[in-house]
Amino acid sequence: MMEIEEANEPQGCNGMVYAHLAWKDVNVMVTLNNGDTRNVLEGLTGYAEPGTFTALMGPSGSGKSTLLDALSGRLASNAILSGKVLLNGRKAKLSFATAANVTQDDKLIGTLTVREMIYYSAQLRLPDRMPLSEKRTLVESRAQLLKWVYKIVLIRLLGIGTCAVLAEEKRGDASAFFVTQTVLSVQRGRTVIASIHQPSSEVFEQFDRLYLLSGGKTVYFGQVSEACKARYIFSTKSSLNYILKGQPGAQGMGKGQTTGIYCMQPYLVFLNSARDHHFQSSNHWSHGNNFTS
Ligand SMILES: Nc1ncnc2c1ncn2[C@@H]1O[C@H](COP(=O)(O)OP(=O)(O)OP(=O)(O)O)[C@@H](O)[C@H]1O
Repeated sequence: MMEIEEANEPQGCNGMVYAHLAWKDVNVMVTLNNGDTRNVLEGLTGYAEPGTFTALMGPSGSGKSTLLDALSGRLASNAILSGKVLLNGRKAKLSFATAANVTQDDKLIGTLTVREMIYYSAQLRLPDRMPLSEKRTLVESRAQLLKWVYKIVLIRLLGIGTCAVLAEEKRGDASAFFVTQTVLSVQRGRTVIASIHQPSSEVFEQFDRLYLLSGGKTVYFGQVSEACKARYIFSTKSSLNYILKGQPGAQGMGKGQTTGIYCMQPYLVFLNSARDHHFQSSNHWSHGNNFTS
C-alpha cells in the first residue's frame, strides 16, 4: 500500500496537476437529533492514484456517501472527521478546480438542454478571467463526450483544464458501460472514485480497484482483479452478480442488467451513484472481513 506520508508531490503534465489522494484512520462521528452520537465511518484507510478508477461499493447505509463527503470536504455540519485526508501528501482543502463531487441529489434546470446546462454551469464555475471563446471551446469539446451515452445529464463543470461532469441515470447496463468507457477514454491521469451500487461484470471489470464498505468499515480494498480471484465472494466471471445472487437478502442481478453510475472529469473525481433497491440486507457483508487486504 502506498505510504500516505510520502505521497508524491503534484506533477505537471499538459498543465494538469495529478491528484494522489490518501486517507488514513478516517472516522466520522455524527450527532443525532436526540444528542446521541454515532460512528458512521470507522478506521478507514485507502488511497486513489492518478489514472485509476476506483469502485466504492457496499450495501445501502454502509457509508459510501459519507466517505466521499469526507474525502471532498463536504461533511454535514453534525459530522466530525478524525484521521488524515491528504492530497499529494498534504492536508489540502479541495477546490472546484481540483476536485468535483457529483452527489445523488444534484439539481438540474429541467428547461435547459444538456448543452445549455453545460454552458450555464461553465459560466458559474469557470473563472471570470477566462475569455468566453475559450469557455465555448472547452464546453464544446466536453459536449462531444455526450455522443455515446443514452441519456446524460451534466451537473457540474470543471476548473481550468478540466473537462465535463457527466451523470448517468441508471437506465440499463449498456448506458453504464458506455459511460464507463467514456470516462476511461478521457480519464488521462485523473483520479476517479465512483460509488456504484450494482455494476454488471462488464462494468465492474472497467475499474482498477475496489473499495468495499460494510457498516462503516472496510471489507476489502485492493485490485478488482484480485477481488475477482477471491473465490468465496467472486467465484464466477460474473463476479458481482455472484455476490448479489449468492447472499441471503440480496436481490439477484442478471448479467447485463442495470447499474447506476455517475461520471465526471476534473482532476479528482468523486462519483456517487443513485440510490437503488438492491443490497437491502447488509448483514451478509459483515461475514466478509477476511477479505480485507
Ligand atoms: N449527517 C448525518 N447525520 C446522521 N446520520 C448520518 C449522517 N450522514 C450519514 N448518516 C448515516 O450514516 C449511515 C451511512 O450513510 P451513507 O449515506 O454514507 O451510506 P451509503 O452507503 O452512501 O448509503 P446509500 O447507498 O443508501 O446511499 C446511514 O445510516 C446514514 O443514515
